[in-house]
Amino acid sequence: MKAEAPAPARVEVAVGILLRSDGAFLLGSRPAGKPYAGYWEFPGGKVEPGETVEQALRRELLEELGVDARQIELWRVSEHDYPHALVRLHWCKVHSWQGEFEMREGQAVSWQIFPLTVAPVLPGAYPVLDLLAHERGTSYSRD
Ligand SMILES: Nc1nc2c([nH]c(=O)n2[C@H]2C[C@H](O)[C@@H](COP(=O)(O)OP(=O)(O)OP(=O)(O)O)O2)c(=O)[nH]1
Repeated sequence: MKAEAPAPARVEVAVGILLRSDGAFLLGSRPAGKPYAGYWEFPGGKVEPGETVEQALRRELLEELGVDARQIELWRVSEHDYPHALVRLHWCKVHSWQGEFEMREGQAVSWQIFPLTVAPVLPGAYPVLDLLAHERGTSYSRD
């Protein structure tokens, strides 16, 4: 009998969809030195051992943007297989936060509605952009 190949390890990632009251959401550009540098993404990062998704997201939002997330809604989970990693993305809607935005990694950020005015976006974010667009009665174009 052939031994089964072990399931590939997934990297757990907490991702925040920061929603402003006018419906705009925040995207940031990936800092130099990371895979896909310069691509646009939702703020977030890897879940560290012992952390919940919410804890990881609060930490990442403080580290990257200087804001303290208050109302976090676990919304969807998706996976994306990159050449550098198989990631499981835990998408959270963030409805409120405290503090002033401070781009602590020197990244560019932009509040967006559809159609997006920034590109390219990380391919792992396409499904959730499709869902968000669908919720708003529109569609997400990758061009
Ligand atoms: N933050 C974020 N990550 C995303 C999105 N879409 C997507 O596929 N990813 C993937 C890219 C990366 O493989 C992974 C996030 O890991 P990362 O390297 O940015 O996380 P990190 O900030 O903890 O990085 P580091 O500590 O290792 O420098 O999730 C997205 O919209 N936002």
